[in-house]
Amino acid sequence: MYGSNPSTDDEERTAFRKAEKNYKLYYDNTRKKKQPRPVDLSEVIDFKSISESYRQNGELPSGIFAIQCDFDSVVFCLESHPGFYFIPGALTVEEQCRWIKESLTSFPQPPNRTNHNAIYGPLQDLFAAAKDNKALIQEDKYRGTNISEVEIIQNDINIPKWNFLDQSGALSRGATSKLVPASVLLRKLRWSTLGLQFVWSKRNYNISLPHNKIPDALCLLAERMAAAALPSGEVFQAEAAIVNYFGLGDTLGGHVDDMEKDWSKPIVSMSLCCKGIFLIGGKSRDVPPVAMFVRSGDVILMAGQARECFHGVPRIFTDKEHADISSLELQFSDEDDSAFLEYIRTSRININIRQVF
Ligand SMILES: O=C(O)CCC(=O)C(=O)O
Ligand SMILES: [Fe+2]
Repeated sequence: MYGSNPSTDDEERTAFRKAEKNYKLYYDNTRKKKQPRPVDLSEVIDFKSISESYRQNGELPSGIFAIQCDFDSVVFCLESHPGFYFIPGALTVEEQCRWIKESLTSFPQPPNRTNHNAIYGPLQDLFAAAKDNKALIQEDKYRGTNISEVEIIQNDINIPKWNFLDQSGALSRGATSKLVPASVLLRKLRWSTLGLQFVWSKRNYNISLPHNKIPDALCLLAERMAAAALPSGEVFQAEAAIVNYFGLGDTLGGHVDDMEKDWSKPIVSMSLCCKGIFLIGGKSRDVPPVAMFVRSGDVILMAGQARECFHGVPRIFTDKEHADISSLELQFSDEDDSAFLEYIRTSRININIRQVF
């Protein structure tokens, strides 16, 4: 699902795959330098501009309707996709800042798991280590062994087999062959799982894995957003979340999230940092998907029939013209923290929150 998995010929031929290829980042090699291939974005729905003109004159493009809900933002729906909701600018800049920081500092902390667990076991303080220019070095007693993630889970070996050290210290220990800069690992961070742990290899929740409750503030935020997709009186309970991290060129392939029990409960999906393109298709990959921009602060809800639809993210934009993060940049500049600033300028984060049972 993540990155560029080799796909079969059949997948290549589906309408969903065609759309993914259409929006994906490719480079044209000109004589001078690598240039991103131009993409036709004219078919991509832009809920930010739709929201602006809706607020000004009440007009909406055909196929899109609006519903009012408790909070300030307008909620847009697609006639073609019952159960799909788009809330542009649902999060204030302060809220975006808060969840970006949490996504980088606390969400990847053990017992939460990340894509790095399979290779390195649990890693502490990755973001701080990258900021401090540290590198990961394998502990002597594990060097040369290959303990798989399954063994770590089964034997509950919760001791790190790799540690972050200052690069100079690590070098003096003669560990040049097994040295991984934390900044490289931060760039390669693709997901972390909060609350009930979703196990990617089994595509299911393993409720016996150690886990922390989803932070109360995130539960409340998800509950507030989810209300737009639920009958009044029904309350969303955040039990698990997947945080996706995208660098330029990273994609999330078309998939359906079907491991939760009650599909009338929405998935609450928050976008942070750089703008991306989100595709929502149909119940098969043969249905041509609808494309839309997702910006920092936008929230998508997928409930009911939309829960059964293929969706994915074929593209993010990190260039100044398209990334659309100026208010975020301003906020982080005030805080004088260049590590966050550098990350937000080159990345997209998505937090999607689920009620599992
Ligand atoms: O990144 C996104 O906007 C979508 C994430 C998603 O669909 C997922 O993690 O299941
Ligand atoms: Fe998904």
